[in-house]
Amino acid sequence: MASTSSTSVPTPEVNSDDSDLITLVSRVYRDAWDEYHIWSLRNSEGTLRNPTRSPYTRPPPLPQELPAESPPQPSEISDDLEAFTITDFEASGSAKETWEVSSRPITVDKVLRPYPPYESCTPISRNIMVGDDPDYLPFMPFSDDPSYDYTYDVGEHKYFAWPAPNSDPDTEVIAYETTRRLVVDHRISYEDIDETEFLPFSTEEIRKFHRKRDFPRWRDPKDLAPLPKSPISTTQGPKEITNYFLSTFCSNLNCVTGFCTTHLETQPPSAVPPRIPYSKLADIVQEPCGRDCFMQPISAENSVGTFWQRADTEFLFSFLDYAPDSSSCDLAAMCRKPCREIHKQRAKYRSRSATAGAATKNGKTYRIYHVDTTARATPAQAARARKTRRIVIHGVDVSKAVRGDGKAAPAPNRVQENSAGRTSVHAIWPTSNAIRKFAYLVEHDENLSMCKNVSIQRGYSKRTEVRESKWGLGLFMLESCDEGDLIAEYVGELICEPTFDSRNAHTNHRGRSYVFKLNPTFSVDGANAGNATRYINHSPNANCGTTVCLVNGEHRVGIYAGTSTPSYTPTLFSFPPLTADPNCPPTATRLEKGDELFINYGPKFFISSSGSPKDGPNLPAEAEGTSLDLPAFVMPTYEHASDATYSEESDVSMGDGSEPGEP
Ligand SMILES: C[S@@+](CC[C@H](N)C(=O)[O-])C[C@H]1O[C@@H](n2cnc3c(N)ncnc32)[C@H](O)[C@@H]1O
Repeated sequence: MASTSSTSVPTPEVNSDDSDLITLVSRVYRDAWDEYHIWSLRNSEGTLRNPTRSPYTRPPPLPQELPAESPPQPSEISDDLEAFTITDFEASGSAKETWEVSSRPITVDKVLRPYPPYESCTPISRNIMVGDDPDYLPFMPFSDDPSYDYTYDVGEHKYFAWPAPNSDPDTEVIAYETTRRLVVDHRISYEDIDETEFLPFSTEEIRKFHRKRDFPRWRDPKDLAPLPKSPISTTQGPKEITNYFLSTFCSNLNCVTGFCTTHLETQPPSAVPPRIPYSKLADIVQEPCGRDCFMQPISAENSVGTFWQRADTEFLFSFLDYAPDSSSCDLAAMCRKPCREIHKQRAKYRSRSATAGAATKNGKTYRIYHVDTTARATPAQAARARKTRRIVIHGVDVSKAVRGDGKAAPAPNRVQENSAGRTSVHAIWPTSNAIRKFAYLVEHDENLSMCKNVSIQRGYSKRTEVRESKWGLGLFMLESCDEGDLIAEYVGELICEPTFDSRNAHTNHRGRSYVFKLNPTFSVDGANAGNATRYINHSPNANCGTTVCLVNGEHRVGIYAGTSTPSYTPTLFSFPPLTADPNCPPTATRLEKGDELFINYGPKFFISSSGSPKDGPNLPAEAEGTSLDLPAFVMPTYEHASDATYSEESDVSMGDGSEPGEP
């Protein structure tokens, strides 16, 4: 609801020297502010009026509708049971009909026990970066539990979330709209707006709001392509002129409109390799374009040639750079030259394009060739070809780049004698497609899909359910699965050591820890946000293993079926270590539907009665049945996982013969 206090705009202290700009910024800010609050007031009024709307009245029944069930007769009501009186009212409020309904007894055989209290956990599918705790406490943990000593959190944090210096979200919207108006309507630069220091945020911060709140992006006049200068300077060559005209078309393929003012992405035009071989160009001509068409036999009338200036050739070649498969007849019309001559010049273009491009790598300049790796050279071509040519691959044939077994084949960096007599032939598929094909193979090849990183990346998880187990809740399989299959990723908040320490009292109070040691810097805490894997209990005879995989540069924890998966220790992490139940059930290697999942939490999770962390839950008898009781104080042992082994990155690399990383 709009508050009256928020309708007053802060008045700046105006300095007479720069008052013009400040006056403008202040006026636009005030307008945006007023408009917002008029809207906000109306919106709040509408919301408040909603509950007072007249109640829904049932329309009269349609003729074919069955008559309503007649109320039960008093004889049907048993005297032993409690009865309810039901009254049907008219729309006017007067009682229409009243009858009695007896209650029906339902006997529950099982004793229903109240469920143990559980604090909620935000469901997430990917880890959330938290890092170090902020100074403020977002909410009071266990606020409805009087046995929790909140003074601990008061000491750990500077503020609670409510007095923390947070900006008013309404002000963000108003400042955003003010900046939009100043930039787009008044053409004021961001620097000038910042200099006034009038708005409560810098324009840099304001521009971030659109991403945060998903506002449509506004068009900054600076992003607009310059309008064409007319006439175009004649000192520019045909290539520059063509480039210039091409660049005036929108590069968004759904638009391709000249001087588009809608799309912001602009990309300079890039040359494309030809797809139609020179020898097949005649196939795209339906009818000869005239007497001078290259399809016509040479006669006395068309045998006289024209003079080609350098600019003419350049003009033709510029077209061919961007539209190499154009018909010679069309090009003849554009270049105003006889079609036959155009066709002849194309042969020159082909040999030139084989050597035209250049790329610089490690300080050396390489020529760029389009290489058709499937092309076989004829003996004559092979004889003409130089022994080897260094090439920079633009595109490769996927059948060569991806071997039958799905592994990346090394891309050639030299064209060998006899293997490529033709120097300028097109690539069949661009490299990006080869990678896509590779990903497809990985996905569909059983052996390759065992790659742990890929299964985490693609979320190949199994169906599971959370139910009551011996130690609170547990996770159970809803389908059988084989050894090595990914059950799911263990997700949660990524926290650093100080945050882990500051949450110790919560773990202590809860009696359960959900922290998984990920790497020397981060742990994954599934206590406040996580998925079903946080309910997997501990057993020394675990039927699942955990692996920390490096997926696209991020460490992620996968839980895999079977014991062959190496478990990195410490897996789960608890401070102080908790007490384990010695009676953990034996588990089988293959997981069947209905089986409970277990992982080995590692040596630091549980504690022996002597007060030192112990490997596994081989505890003295008195510990039995006290799994949620807190053990004696133990110094935190936040171990550095320098001894842990992490898997390699799964990024597919093409061309160097390397294989995707296997953990
Ligand atoms: C990651 S949680 C597992 C899910 C937990 N059972 C729940 O209900 O939220 C880890 C906690 O489960 C309990 N737990 C799991 N396995 C146990 C075992 N073998 N013996 C005793 N307690 C266990 C401990 O309280 C431990 O801190």
